[in-house]
Amino acid sequence: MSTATRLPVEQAGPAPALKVRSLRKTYGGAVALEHLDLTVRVGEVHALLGQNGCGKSTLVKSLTGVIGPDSGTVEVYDRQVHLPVEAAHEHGIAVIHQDIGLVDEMTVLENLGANARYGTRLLLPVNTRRERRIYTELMDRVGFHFDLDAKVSTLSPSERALVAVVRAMRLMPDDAAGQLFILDEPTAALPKPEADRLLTLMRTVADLGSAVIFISHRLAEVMEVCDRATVMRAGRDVLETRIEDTDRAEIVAAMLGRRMDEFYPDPPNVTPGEVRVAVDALTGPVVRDATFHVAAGEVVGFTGLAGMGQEELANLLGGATETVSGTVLVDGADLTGATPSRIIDAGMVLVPGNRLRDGIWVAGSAEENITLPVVPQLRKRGSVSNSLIRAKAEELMAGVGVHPHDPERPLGGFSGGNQQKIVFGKWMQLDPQVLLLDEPTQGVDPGAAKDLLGRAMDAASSGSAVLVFSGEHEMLAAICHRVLVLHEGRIVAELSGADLTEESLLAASELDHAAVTASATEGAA
Ligand SMILES: Nc1ncnc2c1ncn2[C@@H]1O[C@H](COP(=O)(O)OP(=O)(O)OP(=O)(O)O)[C@@H](O)[C@H]1O
Repeated sequence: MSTATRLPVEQAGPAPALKVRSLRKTYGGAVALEHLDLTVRVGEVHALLGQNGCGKSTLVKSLTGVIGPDSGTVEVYDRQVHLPVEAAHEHGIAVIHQDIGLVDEMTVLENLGANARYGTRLLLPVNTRRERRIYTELMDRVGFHFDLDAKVSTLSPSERALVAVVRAMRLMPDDAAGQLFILDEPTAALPKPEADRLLTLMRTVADLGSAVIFISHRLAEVMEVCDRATVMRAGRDVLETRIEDTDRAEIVAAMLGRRMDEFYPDPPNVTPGEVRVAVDALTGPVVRDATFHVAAGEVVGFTGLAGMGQEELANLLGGATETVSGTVLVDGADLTGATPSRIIDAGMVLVPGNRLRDGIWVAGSAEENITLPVVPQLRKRGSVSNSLIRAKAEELMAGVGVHPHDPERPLGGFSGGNQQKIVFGKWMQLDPQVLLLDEPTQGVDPGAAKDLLGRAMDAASSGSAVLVFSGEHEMLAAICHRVLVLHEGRIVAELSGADLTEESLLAASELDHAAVTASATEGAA
């Protein structure tokens, strides 16, 4: 079993954990990877960075055998891997995706058991006691523990990721000198404490003598946890650096091919107008007794630790879940318990956070997805016009910078960040009076994030009320006039002006009142 035989870093030899040379992959005629080189060393957390659509997922899919590259070589722990890769876990490669692929209604052990070792053992009954012991040992090694009999639905996001890591470790071959874990945006949309646990987990796994590739658009985390980084642009590696030798500005410049001095737009400098959204004692799933107002021109954030109600509040306001009590007024109209279509007609639009669940139709084309809310209006002589739909799709895709600019491509053929841009463009075209943004920059690169948020700031400048629901404190502190903090479904704090900092948002989320005051004093100094 791998846990007993994996070698510590110093014995694993000088060979890199992963050596990719001159990898090339085309989709049809389009080049996704071109002469790509990547070296990841044993014992390091290595950031793989780049703009949306630069080829990161294509590289990961090439390493795990989901797709076959056209040419190039891959070595894992000094062993040449035949391409296309078959049974990646046998080479010690495991990918931990953002939506981790666990069954909520099963216990942790049942989820893990579904992955019991391959081979003849598949035909034998699973020895539960033995499995329990092995998983307990694995948890000891990574220094995290969870109840093997707990339902997966009760675990926090970082615990779910841990289950996925432990499950992957269990699948690795007995004789692996080390393993290669690829964590593909595991922290996107996680509030800081949860993200921190995952970062610690990655560090531990690397320190135990494996290598970790961390794919992320959250550069603060990259600077905090990674040893080295490779930046890709348009399918090529353009920068390989030790983290201590670089900074965010250099990384972003390599990603985008241009410098970016500020990472976020400023909130509009306008005097708040009339109240657009008036919420009184709103109660629904998780949310308890929420009361607040947002005026025209205001950008107001909502945050909290994982599961504290910010996402649920967005869904409640957007009509995605049922209101139990309380009222919601938009421009004076009572929308309490209204259907999503009535809410949209009244001018309040929710750009959903969970892209795959709520926002898109994967098999539909970019054009079909992005024009969906306005198709009935795109008519010529009484019937829906394909040419008007095409023109509209092209205009909208250009507006949010979707790449490639191919309206006919199924949404599943776009990179994750570009899918998010399409969701954003789809809803922004309605020029909402009230814009509800749930994790708006999830999976979006820093350049595109600034552009998308800039469009929300423009909407606020022209009189919309903008409500942003997110665990990303850095972003909220930069773009919001004020931020409301939720705890167990209730609004427990409001921060604005000099009190509104990344640190004070975290402290308020953790109900650390002393730290909120200290951070506010520093902010004011
Ligand atoms: N199935 C596919 N068919 C055609 N083109 C594809 C397909 N999958 C990806 N591509 C294209 O290959 C390029 C690289 O995409 P990839 O998903 O690897 O980017 P990425 O760096 O992972 O982006 P993101 O940060 O947004 O997740 C993009 O131009 C994308 O549109």
